[in-house]
Amino acid sequence: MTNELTGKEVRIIRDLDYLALLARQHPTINSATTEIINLQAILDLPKGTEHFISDIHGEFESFRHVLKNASGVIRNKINEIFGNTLRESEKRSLATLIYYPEEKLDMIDINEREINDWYRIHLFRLIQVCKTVSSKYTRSKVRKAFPKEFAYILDELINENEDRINKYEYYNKIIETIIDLDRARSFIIAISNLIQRFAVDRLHIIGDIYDRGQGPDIIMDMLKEYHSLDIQWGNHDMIWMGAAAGNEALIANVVRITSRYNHLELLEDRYGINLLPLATFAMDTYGSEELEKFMPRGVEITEKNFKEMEMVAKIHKAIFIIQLKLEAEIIYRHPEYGMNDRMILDMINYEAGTITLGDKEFPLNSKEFPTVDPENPFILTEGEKTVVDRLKRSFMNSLRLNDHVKLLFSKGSMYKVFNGNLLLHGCIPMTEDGEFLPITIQGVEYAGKAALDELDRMARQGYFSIDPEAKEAGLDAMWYLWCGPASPLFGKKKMATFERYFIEDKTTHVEVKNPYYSDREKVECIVKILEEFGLDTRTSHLVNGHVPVKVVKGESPIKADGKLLVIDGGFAKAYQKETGIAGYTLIYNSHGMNLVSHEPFESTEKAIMEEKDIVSTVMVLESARNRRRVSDTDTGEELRIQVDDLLQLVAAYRKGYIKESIHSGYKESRTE
Ligand SMILES: O=P(O)(O)OC[C@H]1O[C@](O)(COP(=O)(O)O)[C@@H](O)[C@@H]1O
Ligand SMILES: [Mn+2]
Repeated sequence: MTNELTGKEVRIIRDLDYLALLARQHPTINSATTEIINLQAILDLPKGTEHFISDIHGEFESFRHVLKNASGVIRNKINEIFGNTLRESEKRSLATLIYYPEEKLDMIDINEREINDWYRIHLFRLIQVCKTVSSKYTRSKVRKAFPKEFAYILDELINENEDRINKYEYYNKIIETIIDLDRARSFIIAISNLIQRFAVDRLHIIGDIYDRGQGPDIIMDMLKEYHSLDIQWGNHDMIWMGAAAGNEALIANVVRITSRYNHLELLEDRYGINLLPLATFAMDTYGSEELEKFMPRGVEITEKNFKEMEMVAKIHKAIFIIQLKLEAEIIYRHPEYGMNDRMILDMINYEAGTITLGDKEFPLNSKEFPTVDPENPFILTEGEKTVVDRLKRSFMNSLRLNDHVKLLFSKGSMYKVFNGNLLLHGCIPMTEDGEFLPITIQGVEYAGKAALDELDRMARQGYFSIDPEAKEAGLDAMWYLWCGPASPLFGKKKMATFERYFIEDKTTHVEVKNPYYSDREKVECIVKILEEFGLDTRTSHLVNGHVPVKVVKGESPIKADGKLLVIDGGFAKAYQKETGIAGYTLIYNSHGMNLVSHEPFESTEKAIMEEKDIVSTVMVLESARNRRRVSDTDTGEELRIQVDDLLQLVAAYRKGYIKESIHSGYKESRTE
């Protein structure tokens, strides 16, 4: 590294304003050079671990477990550290203690004399694990993660100098004091949480946090607290975002799906959405006949719950008809969506009880459409209008929902390029000929990356704009993202919701996938996409969620010669029959990429009692010959630019372009 940048003097002069700003942070040569040394040291650290999770679909307990065990990262560390020195059962027990410290400590039932021994042994083990998982980070970053009450002790125990002669006694002394002061329990909880935090440096959620399972809101609360996160929107997230933004058709979709899975308490109690107007309307309007298809999924109907389930079914049916009417309005407004064949309500022959799809006629399993006027099938009745108005007000005003949606906007996007990989929930829509499928947005055609960028912007406009026209355009785009044929989040020709409820002929239920889903098996297709996003096609990967991998049928999550990884193995219980497992996750650490498959998660209680880890198989995708360093990552790129700037600053000081300013109280280094 040289400070004699003679050849760069011209550049120094040009950048002088910028360097003067930088000089405020580093007012002396010493300060700037110290920072350069610090940054160089960070560049040499091993790259942090990335954790990829997709299609969580409200399954908050499985998600929490996967987050806690970091898809096996913690268990691997325990194996690495303790090898043969601990029994298998002891390692399992230590792992469970780290995942669920409070619950596990509650279960420890031994007499008091022994409990201190137990604490001592486990404190030692936990400190060892914490030291290892934190060794990838700078001391400063590690320190910042310490909980205040134990910051000093943790610093001593974790960053403690290896050469200390009587290290062992010193350690012991601290641990004894913790135990004597009756702080062992709190300390164990704190250090376990710290280990979880250090095990993963960055979490990627590849979409579909919402729908089907009971606790998407609980997942959002967990994500809100997470230290480093990005989200790629899924189609099921988009409907909640659009609903909170005030898109009536998406509000109807949210309520429909939530009633279909019998989770109305999520809307009523946890998001504070008033369903009373809808419930009253549904009870007054729909009879008890022909409700079968609208009975909630996954609920066993008993004598005791029958009345309640019947009410949910009526709500479900009422909101679905409202949905069809509201969707027709959007389709009508946007001929460019090419979705006229989804204007369902005027394709029905109400007297005959049939529907014409394409050139074929199909009988409907119900003729009961009490709110549809066959002459004007898309007009909402007064009753329906009131329901929609009340729901809309509730959705737009729900503080908790909007809090969660804002997180989806701030941490989320249509796609993300991160450390050389492209993360995307659904697909890049393609034509039959393997070209990027164009989509028209406000009169302009976009394809490939440009389409995703524009749709991303439109969704934000739908939520944030205060200009009515711009807002409506954005809201409509959000609806398109949910179910439009060229939507990268959906990727299917049509959403056959009506067909599944009203037509028995199963051939009509098929949702034909975009050609992307067959093309993506081929290397050329993925290479074309990676190139479109400016990525190195030799080393980059595309990571998808959205479509469950049918492992039972022999399908592999690794496609296109390993360039594409599909990590939706189906957290959703309703889909586990099809997939045969409970989800794939991906771990990308300094040694390479690992695809991890999970067994179905039964309950947190079982995970603790039986010390069960649901991580089963780890497929090693790539093992880096040379360990990947921070210098190989996006952060590395940024740090190198900073180093370059600082080198110029030092040169500017040395050439006399900028004066050192020495005043009391400035910080020598600002390295994180
Ligand atoms: O099984 P459910 O919950 O009724 O949902 C079926 C619908 O969900 C979708 O599969 C979309 O959900 P995914 O994004 O999870 O695939 C639609 O294509 C389909 O119509
Ligand atoms: Mn999806």
